[in-house]
Amino acid sequence: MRTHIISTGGTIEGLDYENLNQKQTTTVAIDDILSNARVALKYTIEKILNKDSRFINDDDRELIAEKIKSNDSDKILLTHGTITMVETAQFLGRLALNKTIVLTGAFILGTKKNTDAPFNLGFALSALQILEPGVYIAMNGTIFNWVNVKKNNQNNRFESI
Ligand SMILES: NC(=O)C[C@H](N)C(=O)O
Repeated sequence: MRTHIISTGGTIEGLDYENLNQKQTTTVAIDDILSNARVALKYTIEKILNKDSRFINDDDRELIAEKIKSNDSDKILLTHGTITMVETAQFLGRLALNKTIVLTGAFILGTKKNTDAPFNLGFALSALQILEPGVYIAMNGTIFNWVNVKKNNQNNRFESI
Protein backbone atom coordinates (compact mmCIF):
# COMPACT_ATOMS: atom_id res chain seq x y z
CA MET A 1 0.00 0.00 0.00
CA ARG A 2 1.29 3.42 -0.98
CA THR A 3 2.07 5.81 1.88
CA HIS A 4 0.64 9.31 1.73
CA ILE A 5 2.63 12.13 3.33
CA ILE A 6 0.99 15.38 4.38
CA SER A 7 3.24 18.26 5.42
CA THR A 8 2.27 21.29 7.45
CA GLY A 9 5.49 23.23 8.19
CA GLY A 10 7.42 23.39 11.46
CA THR A 11 11.12 23.06 12.20
CA ILE A 12 11.33 19.86 10.14
CA GLU A 13 10.77 21.97 7.01
CA GLY A 14 13.26 24.60 8.18
CA LEU A 15 10.77 27.21 9.43
CA ASP A 16 12.75 29.25 11.91
CA TYR A 17 10.77 31.22 14.47
CA GLU A 18 11.83 33.15 17.53
CA ASN A 19 9.19 34.68 19.79
CA LEU A 20 6.58 33.90 17.13
CA ASN A 21 8.40 35.95 14.48
CA GLN A 22 9.88 34.25 11.47
CA LYS A 23 13.65 34.78 11.22
CA GLN A 24 14.41 33.52 7.75
CA THR A 25 12.67 31.98 4.79
CA THR A 26 14.99 29.18 3.66
CA THR A 27 12.99 26.01 3.93
CA VAL A 28 13.35 22.42 2.80
CA ALA A 29 10.75 20.14 1.22
CA ILE A 30 10.07 16.79 2.91
CA ASP A 31 10.36 15.25 -0.56
CA ASP A 32 13.95 16.51 -0.84
CA ILE A 33 14.91 15.16 2.59
CA LEU A 34 13.53 11.77 1.58
CA SER A 35 15.22 11.67 -1.79
CA ASN A 36 18.56 12.69 -0.20
CA ALA A 37 18.08 9.78 2.19
CA ARG A 38 17.52 7.44 -0.80
CA VAL A 39 14.06 6.41 0.36
CA ALA A 40 12.66 3.95 -2.15
CA LEU A 41 9.29 3.38 -0.52
CA LYS A 42 6.29 4.29 -2.72
CA TYR A 43 4.75 7.49 -1.49
CA THR A 44 2.78 10.52 -2.56
CA ILE A 45 3.16 13.85 -0.85
CA GLU A 46 1.17 17.04 -0.46
CA LYS A 47 2.06 20.20 1.38
CA ILE A 48 -1.12 21.68 2.80
CA LEU A 49 0.16 24.24 5.32
CA ASN A 50 3.35 26.16 6.00
CA LYS A 51 3.04 27.04 9.67
CA ASP A 52 4.99 26.96 12.85
CA SER A 53 2.79 24.66 14.88
CA ARG A 54 2.07 27.38 17.46
CA PHE A 55 -0.18 28.85 14.75
CA ILE A 56 -2.00 25.60 13.90
CA ASN A 57 -5.63 25.99 14.93
CA ASP A 58 -8.69 23.76 14.82
CA ASP A 59 -9.61 24.92 11.30
CA ASP A 60 -6.19 23.69 10.19
CA ARG A 61 -6.79 20.43 12.03
CA GLU A 62 -10.14 20.04 10.21
CA LEU A 63 -8.28 20.54 6.94
CA ILE A 64 -5.69 17.92 7.91
CA ALA A 65 -8.49 15.48 8.81
CA GLU A 66 -10.26 16.13 5.48
CA LYS A 67 -7.06 15.48 3.54
CA ILE A 68 -6.52 12.24 5.45
CA LYS A 69 -10.12 11.07 4.90
CA SER A 70 -10.19 11.90 1.21
CA ASN A 71 -6.91 10.16 0.39
CA ASP A 72 -7.25 6.53 -0.67
CA SER A 73 -4.18 5.42 1.30
CA ASP A 74 -4.61 3.88 4.76
CA LYS A 75 -1.06 4.85 5.75
CA ILE A 76 -0.60 8.53 6.46
CA LEU A 77 2.57 10.28 7.57
CA LEU A 78 1.87 13.76 8.90
CA THR A 79 4.81 16.11 9.35
CA HIS A 80 4.14 18.83 11.89
CA GLY A 81 5.88 21.23 14.28
CA THR A 82 6.59 19.71 17.66
CA ILE A 83 5.03 22.35 19.92
CA THR A 84 1.40 21.43 19.23
CA MET A 85 1.97 17.97 17.74
CA VAL A 86 0.28 16.30 20.71
CA GLU A 87 -2.84 18.50 20.32
CA THR A 88 -3.13 17.57 16.64
CA ALA A 89 -2.61 13.87 17.43
CA GLN A 90 -5.39 14.07 20.04
CA PHE A 91 -7.70 15.86 17.60
CA LEU A 92 -7.16 13.15 14.97
CA GLY A 93 -7.30 10.33 17.52
CA ARG A 94 -10.77 11.39 18.66
CA LEU A 95 -12.02 11.21 15.07
CA ALA A 96 -11.24 7.46 14.93
CA LEU A 97 -10.47 7.55 11.21
CA ASN A 98 -9.55 3.87 10.95
CA LYS A 99 -6.23 4.53 9.23
CA THR A 100 -2.68 4.32 10.48
CA ILE A 101 -1.57 7.90 11.03
CA VAL A 102 1.94 8.71 12.28
CA LEU A 103 3.03 12.24 13.15
CA THR A 104 6.65 13.30 13.17
CA GLY A 105 8.71 16.49 13.14
CA ALA A 106 12.16 17.67 14.16
CA PHE A 107 13.84 19.57 16.96
CA ILE A 108 16.69 20.87 14.78
CA LEU A 109 15.93 22.81 11.59
CA GLY A 110 15.56 20.52 8.57
CA THR A 111 17.88 22.89 6.71
CA LYS A 112 20.79 22.21 9.12
CA LYS A 113 23.41 19.52 8.64
CA ASN A 114 22.85 18.03 12.10
CA THR A 115 19.05 17.93 11.80
CA ASP A 116 17.11 15.03 13.24
CA ALA A 117 14.65 15.28 10.31
CA PRO A 118 15.93 12.35 8.15
CA PHE A 119 16.14 10.01 11.13
CA ASN A 120 12.66 10.96 12.35
CA LEU A 121 11.15 10.61 8.88
CA GLY A 122 12.76 7.21 8.32
CA PHE A 123 11.73 6.01 11.73
CA ALA A 124 8.16 7.25 11.26
CA LEU A 125 7.87 5.71 7.79
CA SER A 126 9.07 2.33 9.04
CA ALA A 127 6.69 2.44 11.99
CA LEU A 128 3.84 3.31 9.65
CA GLN A 129 4.31 0.09 7.69
CA ILE A 130 3.72 -2.16 10.70
CA LEU A 131 1.43 -0.32 13.11
CA GLU A 132 -2.26 -1.14 13.52
CA PRO A 133 -4.76 1.59 12.59
CA GLY A 134 -4.60 4.44 15.10
CA VAL A 135 -2.81 7.72 15.68
CA TYR A 136 0.81 7.75 16.81
CA ILE A 137 3.69 10.15 17.36
CA ALA A 138 7.11 8.87 16.25
CA MET A 139 9.73 11.07 17.91
CA ASN A 140 12.94 10.58 19.91
CA GLY A 141 13.24 7.08 18.42
CA THR A 142 10.06 6.04 20.20
CA ILE A 143 6.47 5.42 19.13
CA PHE A 144 3.76 6.95 21.30
CA ASN A 145 0.04 6.32 21.13
CA TRP A 146 -2.04 9.52 20.99
CA VAL A 147 -3.94 8.53 24.14
CA ASN A 148 -0.94 8.74 26.44
CA VAL A 149 1.69 11.08 25.13
CA LYS A 150 2.85 14.47 26.32
CA LYS A 151 5.69 16.77 25.36
CA ASN A 152 8.27 17.73 27.95
CA ASN A 153 9.25 21.29 26.96
CA GLN A 154 12.16 21.31 29.41
CA ASN A 155 14.17 18.70 27.53
CA ASN A 156 12.43 18.64 24.11
CA ARG A 157 11.32 15.06 24.51
CA PHE A 158 8.03 13.33 24.06
CA GLU A 159 7.05 11.09 26.97
CA SER A 160 4.39 8.53 27.80
CA ILE A 161 1.95 9.46 30.54
N1 LIG B 1 10.54 21.86 16.78
C1 LIG B 1 9.49 22.45 16.27
O1 LIG B 1 8.89 22.03 15.32
C2 LIG B 1 9.06 23.70 16.93
C3 LIG B 1 8.42 24.51 15.90
N2 LIG B 1 8.76 25.84 15.92
C4 LIG B 1 6.95 24.19 15.73
O2 LIG B 1 6.44 24.42 14.66
O3 LIG B 1 6.30 23.70 16.63
